[in-house]
Amino acid sequence: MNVEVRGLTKTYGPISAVTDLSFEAGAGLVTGFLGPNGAGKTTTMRMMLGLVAPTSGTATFGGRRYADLRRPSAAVGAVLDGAGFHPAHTARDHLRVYARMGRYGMARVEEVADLTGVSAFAGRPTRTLSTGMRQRLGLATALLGDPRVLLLDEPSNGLDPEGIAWLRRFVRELAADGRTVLISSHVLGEIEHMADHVVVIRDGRLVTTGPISGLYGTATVLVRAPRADEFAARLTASGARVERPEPDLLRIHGLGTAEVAAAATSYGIALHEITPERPTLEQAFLHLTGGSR
Ligand SMILES: Nc1ncnc2c1ncn2[C@@H]1O[C@H](COP(=O)(O)OP(=O)(O)OP(=O)(O)O)[C@@H](O)[C@H]1O
Repeated sequence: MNVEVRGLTKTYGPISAVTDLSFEAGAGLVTGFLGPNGAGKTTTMRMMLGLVAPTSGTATFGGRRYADLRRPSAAVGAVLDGAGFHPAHTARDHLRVYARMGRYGMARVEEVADLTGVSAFAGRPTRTLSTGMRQRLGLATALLGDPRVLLLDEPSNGLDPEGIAWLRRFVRELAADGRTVLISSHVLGEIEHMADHVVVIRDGRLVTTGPISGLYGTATVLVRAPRADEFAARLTASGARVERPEPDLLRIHGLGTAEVAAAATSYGIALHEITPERPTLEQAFLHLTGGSR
């Protein structure tokens, strides 16, 4: 089931939380929804679920708005911040209440509890649960209706490294089964190994969208050479772009390490160091979202 967001806009008085935002999330893919704090991720997800009325624009699931879906909780599962657990209910009670509301049957409660690791603390009152346990309980609740679409708002929050590794595998499996997963984060590293596509927003506006690999900048090669002058001149003459951060250090754009080494050999120039440089995904992300409030 494809998710389409078209021209979503939300203003709160003078504050523009989200402005003319459009993107798609496809079935069988994990789409990372990225942006710094306050970028508008939660507001967007709330609008998608009909919890906040958009000022304008639409969000549809398989062509229908959330409110028009026949059984919304069986089509779209969501884990948003502050999932509202009754403090005195145990985790299992919580799942049972939601299973009853959705008419999913008690066997499904045990299934989702097992799937998400909630079984390990199912008998504990929700007020005693850690943030990571709450995340798992929220996920279990969202999965009760076996939905085709999952909207997860910052699901890594409060998870320990083991929990994050588990979440990564879990989310990948959900997508491998053909589900559509939209997962928000303000830290690119968290979803780097989970997401196929990314939607990056800043100040409520789309910055970029596409395959995650597209976020990487182009690679460069750093070389240290005693005859840097001559090497730079030769490379420039052959059409490469060359920077010279230090007298004996060159940064070469547009050639790989093998090509740079071959060029040096053919010109009879000794190289003392040759290092491929690639901006990390985090650097690329900071670059894209820099200059936000
Ligand atoms: N009910 C509201 N009234 C006024 N302003 C709001 C309201 N809800 C959100 N905002 C503002 O809209 C902007 C976007 O907030 P939102 O919570 O959607 O961002 P976010 O990307 O989810 O941030 P975070 O990563 O911190 O959760 C912020 O400037 C926020 O202060």
